[in-house]
Amino acid sequence: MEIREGTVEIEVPEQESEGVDDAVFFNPVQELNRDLTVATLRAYRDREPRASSYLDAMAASGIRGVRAAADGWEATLCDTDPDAVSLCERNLTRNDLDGETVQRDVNALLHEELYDVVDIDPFGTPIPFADAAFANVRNLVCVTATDTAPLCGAHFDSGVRKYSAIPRNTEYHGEIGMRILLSALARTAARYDVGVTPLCSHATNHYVRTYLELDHRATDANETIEKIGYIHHCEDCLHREHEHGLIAHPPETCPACEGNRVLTAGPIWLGATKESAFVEEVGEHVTDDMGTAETARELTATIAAELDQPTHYDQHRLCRQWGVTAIGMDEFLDRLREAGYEASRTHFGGTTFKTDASAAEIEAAAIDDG
Ligand SMILES: C[S@@+](CC[C@H](N)C(=O)[O-])C[C@H]1O[C@@H](n2cnc3c(N)ncnc32)[C@H](O)[C@@H]1O
Ligand SMILES: [Zn+2]
Repeated sequence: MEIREGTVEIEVPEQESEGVDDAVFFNPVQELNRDLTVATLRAYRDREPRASSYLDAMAASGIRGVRAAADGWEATLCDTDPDAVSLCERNLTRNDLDGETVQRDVNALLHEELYDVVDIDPFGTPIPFADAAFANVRNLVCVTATDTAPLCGAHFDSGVRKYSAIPRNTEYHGEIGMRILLSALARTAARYDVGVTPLCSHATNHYVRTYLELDHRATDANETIEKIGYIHHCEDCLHREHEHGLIAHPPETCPACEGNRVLTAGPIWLGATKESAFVEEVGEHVTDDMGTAETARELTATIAAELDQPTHYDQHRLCRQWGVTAIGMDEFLDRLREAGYEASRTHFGGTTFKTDASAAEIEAAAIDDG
């Protein structure tokens, strides 16, 4: 079957809907992820014009690498599966593009060749590829994680094993998953004296995606580690405390309601998950030839406007908690701002928001008591 994505035409295998499938992998639903990848690579080239080589580390059909090559990147498409590598070759040829294909375990390849940008898009967790990527890549590591249940605490033991952190299944699970992933990636990078700056990150129920810029000095790695800490979350009143540092000091009782059902998640990333100006530029590099252009522009605009702090609330969840009726989001956010707090929507859901007000302050500022 042939499909068009962006400016390229790609041969992709028919995917069996059920059972074991030997076909080379292709997921049409990830088009938004790939469109944003192309836009991010364009914005990144403006930021770092010396970056020129792009490794599609788990290429499958090669759709990411081919799209990068069509945009002028020196693309290398790697996969362990020989059928995938043949398909990558055909897809480069079909689009009249140069690009290297490699049948190799990408962990071995990364230790042999130096790339400016690597894109890690595995089945499930990216952790088995993180060491090789941060130890060897020059500028930018792009990562998809599709194991959202371990990341957000729904599969607790698996999350602890994979990410060397305690995740917690809260009502802001998408953000917990994103921050647990960032924490594990940042700590991995730090082992190689590499600091990371998240330029853009987004999450859905099905995956987390992040783009990490690298800096190669031990002091950069120290600054990265300083952005790690813990979230103490009260299951009774939904109050949260954010504590920086590598040692957790969980409160015995909730500072807001004195309840004793306080959960601690971490070590977790407490730093910014994006640079707003960069994300705006990503949005400007979304082009009309992209199938998800409208969604991609909306998503980048929402992410760019998001407050840079952990963790978001959901108005509907709070209203259920307080036994009150929800109101329109614009009015709700206006009430918070009129009371002197910062407030923004988030991309985690239509009724989600971030604010510097605590749960109790939100209740006082934005809820009708009558
Ligand atoms: C989720 S698919 C990649 C999808 C693709 N990036 C896209 O956007 O459509 C994961 C691919 O990783 C390959 N793979 C698994 N382990 C690998 C390894 N150690 N090195 C390189 N490729 C690997 C698999 O053969 C599979 O084709
Ligand atoms: Zn409480």
